[in-house]
Amino acid sequence: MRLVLENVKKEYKDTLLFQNIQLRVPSGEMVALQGRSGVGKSTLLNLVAGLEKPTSGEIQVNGISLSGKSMNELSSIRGKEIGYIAQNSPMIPKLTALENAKVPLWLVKQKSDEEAAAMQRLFHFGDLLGVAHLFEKRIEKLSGGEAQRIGILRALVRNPGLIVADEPTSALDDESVEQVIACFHHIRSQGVTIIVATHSAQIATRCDKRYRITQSELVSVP
Ligand SMILES: Nc1ncnc2c1ncn2[C@@H]1O[C@H](COP(=O)(O)OP(=O)(O)OP(=O)(O)O)[C@@H](O)[C@H]1O
Repeated sequence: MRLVLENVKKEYKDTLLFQNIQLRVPSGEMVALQGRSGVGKSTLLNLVAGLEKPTSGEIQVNGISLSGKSMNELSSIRGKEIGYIAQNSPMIPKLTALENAKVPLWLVKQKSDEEAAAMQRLFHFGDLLGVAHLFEKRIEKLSGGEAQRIGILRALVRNPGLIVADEPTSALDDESVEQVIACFHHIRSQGVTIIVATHSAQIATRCDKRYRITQSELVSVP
């Protein structure tokens, strides 16, 4: 799924966060978004996921412009097309890990073959991420790193064409980070586009391209 940002600017009140953002990510490309703390990486990802609106400029996801859409319409686009991974994905404590990963399936009535395909995905990616053996445990009994990987799984359950990931490995050891990279590389080979904000060189160096927000502009990292 293609992602295009055209001349995107974001300011809060009178404070400019970034401007002149131009970005083209073709289907099946994995890109890293880097930059010092506070430069606006999370904000840029929120714009791409339709969680916030830019001050000006245009964002297209798979040819669909997010401009002029209501928050409800954006929520519907996000549900169908985008898997959003937050740094700390909010979970429902009393439910099991598997039930938490299945939450996005509650939002839309699933046909039985869709439900079966989603379950297959959950077990496949659960294995890749090393958390399938935890599925029946209550999420509140999991460690921070285990819960973070369940958050990744939840973003994948509806088979989105675009993954927007905000520091998805902040709680993980190097070996678990490798599992996340393997999982991302697997979905990338199926044409899924991935944009990931990260401070981790381990992830950034394994992306197809790297970009950095610096002095309120987006620059390509060679
Ligand atoms: N709703 C808001 N109103 C005003 N300022 C905001 C709002 N949201 C974010 N900011 C400010 O915008 C700046 C960028 O925040 P953002 O979370 O996007 O940075 P970041 O690059 O993701 O940082 P980190 O690497 O620490 O996660 C911060 O100074 C933050 O305080």
